[in-house]
Amino acid sequence: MQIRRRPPNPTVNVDTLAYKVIVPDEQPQNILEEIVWHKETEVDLMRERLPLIELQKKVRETAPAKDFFGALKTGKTKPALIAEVKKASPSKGIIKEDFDPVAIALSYVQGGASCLSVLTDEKFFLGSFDNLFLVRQAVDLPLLCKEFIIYPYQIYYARTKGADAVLLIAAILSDQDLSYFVKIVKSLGMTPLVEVHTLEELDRVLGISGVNLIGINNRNLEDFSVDLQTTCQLLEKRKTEIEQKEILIVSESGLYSSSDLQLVQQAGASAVLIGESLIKQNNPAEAIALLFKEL
Ligand SMILES: O=C(O)c1ccccc1NCC(=O)[C@H](O)[C@H](O)COP(=O)(O)O
Repeated sequence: MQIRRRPPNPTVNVDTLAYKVIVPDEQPQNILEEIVWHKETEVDLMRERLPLIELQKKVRETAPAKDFFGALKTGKTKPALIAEVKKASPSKGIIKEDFDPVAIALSYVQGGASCLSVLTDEKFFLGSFDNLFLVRQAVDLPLLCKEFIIYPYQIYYARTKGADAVLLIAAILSDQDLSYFVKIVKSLGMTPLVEVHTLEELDRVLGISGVNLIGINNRNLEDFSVDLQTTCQLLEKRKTEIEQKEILIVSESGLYSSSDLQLVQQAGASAVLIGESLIKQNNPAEAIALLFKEL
């Protein structure tokens, strides 16, 4: 997928030449573009409220990051679970009306999740960095900040709110930015989870050094269709290279049943990222037990 970017705020140093930059009054072509264009404005406001230099000072005062990658490596017989705290999404609207992020996170811990993912995007997912911080206060598991990261500022911000890992989406970042962001994430002691959806994106990411955790999103973010064969087909094509590089694969989105988990595990996924199918249940801990029982 080719994402077009708007011209950034002139004070921001970003590699815009690697993106096709469009004039501000054009309409976004898909949801990812819409989210990214809104993010530009959002991050400008965040910088105005808290300049980068002060944010970096806060980072130095934050407790060290937990080992997100290490927590996933333990999954040998069953895939490790990254359970997602998610109130709403562009594809499904509101998923959980009476949404209590901390109660959900505690239930995920009780159910045996290895790590948690917390949506922080406010406009499209009704998430927040406050939710991330609240969950950080309540649980000890490593946390992924599920955000649409287009500037290093957001990586530092996520760290101050307790994130141990951040999502980097290949479809919205140039190779140069991906490589730079991976280095920043690691310099803060965090894990980068680099997300792909196509073979082209996977090949780009396999060429970037320092990547050891790749998420294969089964959801096409242009039309929201979900196909678990995305994980299977990409792994079938690049399994040898992935194994040689000792990269762990997370299968993301659209996982609802034990047979879904079996399918992606047999294809070579070491972990799964699940949101909707757990969030919708009254007792997420029981839902996890049921999902993993037959594995
Ligand atoms: O979920 C969406 O509708 C969506 C739309 C646009 C960009 C990203 C989107 N989802 C992010 C995710 O990766 C999922 O929240 C995550 O993989 C969990 O998926 P699910 O188990 O299907 O809730």
